[in-house]
Amino acid sequence: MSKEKLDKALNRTLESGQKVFIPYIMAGDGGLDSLKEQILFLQEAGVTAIEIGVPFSDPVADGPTIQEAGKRSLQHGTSLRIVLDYLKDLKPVVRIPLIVMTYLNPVFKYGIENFCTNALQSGISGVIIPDLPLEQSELIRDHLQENEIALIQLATLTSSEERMKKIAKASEGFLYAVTVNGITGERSTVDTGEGLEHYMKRIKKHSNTPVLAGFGISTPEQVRKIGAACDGVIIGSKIISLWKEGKRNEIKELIQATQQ
Ligand SMILES: O=P(O)(O)OC[C@@H](O)[C@@H](O)c1c[nH]c2ccccc12
Repeated sequence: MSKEKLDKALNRTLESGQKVFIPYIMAGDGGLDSLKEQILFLQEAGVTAIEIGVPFSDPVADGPTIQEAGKRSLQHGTSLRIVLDYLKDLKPVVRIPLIVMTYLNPVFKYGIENFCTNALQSGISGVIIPDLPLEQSELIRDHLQENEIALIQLATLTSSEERMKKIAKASEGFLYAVTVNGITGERSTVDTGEGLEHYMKRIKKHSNTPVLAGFGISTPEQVRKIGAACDGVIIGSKIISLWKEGKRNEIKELIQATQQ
């Protein structure tokens, strides 16, 4: 049911001729009530789904903006359990699919089986675990499958053809195409030209799911250009900064760039 909710939401957006927009937010940054406020705002603004980050002490793939948001959240005492419990209470008001992005360690601490059952009860449709390599994913895959939660895979610019094929075939919900080499965060120089088109073509060839691009996207212009080469975009750092600065209209402008 929950995985299906994500598949359906993605299809609905794409069939209507729009591109998918998935914002990433850090759970517990500004306290949990801020999480509720952000989810409801983004849902109202028309995003297809939301990626909810769980703060972690060693976030190896995160750039400065997300690291800082994670630190603030940890100061509020946020944990994976607290986030799932909170989302469970929020279920009646959340219509769009939610994806949890967490590192492997908090999942181990939680207990893999318990995590999967509780995630389902909290209405989670998919998970992203960036430090879980495809080769080790059977650790959790069956438990997620039992609970109908999608395990979303990341492909990177440096993935070989062979590896990209494996990752693309294994990904559920959508395939996360990382558009830069390095960590998350805004960049003025995300490739929006031929290089990107070529990369997306390579990925799309192998993928059975929508392909969404993420890492370093921060302007409506980039959203339009990158969105044109794939099925949509994921934006984290810029959303976190704009929310913190109270610039909600600029968040809406980013989202609207996928709707035209
Ligand atoms: O912040 P950016 O550059 O917009 O990138 C998206 C990203 O934040 C989000 O999807 C994410 C946050 N932490 C991650 C770790 C790995 C993969 C993805 C992520």
